[in-house]
Amino acid sequence: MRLHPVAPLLIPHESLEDCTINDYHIPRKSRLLINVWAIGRDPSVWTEPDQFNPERFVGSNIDLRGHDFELIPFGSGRRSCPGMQLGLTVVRLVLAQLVHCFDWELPNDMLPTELDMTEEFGLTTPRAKHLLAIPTYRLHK
Ligand code: HEM
Repeated sequence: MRLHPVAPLLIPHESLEDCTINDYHIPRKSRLLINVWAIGRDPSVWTEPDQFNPERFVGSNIDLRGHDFELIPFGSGRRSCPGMQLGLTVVRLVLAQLVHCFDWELPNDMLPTELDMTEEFGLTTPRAKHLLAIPTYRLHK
């Protein structure tokens, strides 16, 4: 959700009226794009921003539900994602099932550090190259 947000620029918004935020004047009817991809990798906000290190959130109060602007993968405010709870539940459920039911290996003795995590940019950010991984069912009786 931080390094590879689903919607890198959220969804375009339009300002209803003139406003000034942090000395930036935003005229009425401007189209606004929020670059959460860049925010998630901003070195003035995150230490070692390019590292996938989920432990960074242990003991942290950062919440991804739209209150902490350094992490807003679902947007924020009244036009934020109404499917957030469903999305989070499904992602956690699927991931937990995959980890619980299978042992995973990379092909050809590849190391996890060698995975090419390059993304394709668009409305969403899929991987540029498919992830190839070998599952072995581990719950045989
Ligand atoms: C992990 C899963 C999901 C992510 C990361 C995600 C992310 C987002 C983002 C970033 C926006 C734009 C928010 C903004 O511009 O401020 C959005 C809007 C929206 N999402 Fe999701 N979403 C997810 C799942 C879902 C699901 C499961 C549904 C429906 C069942 C859904 C329905 C919508 C709708 C209807 C909007 C438009 C809301 C509006 O414009 O008022 N999303 N989502």
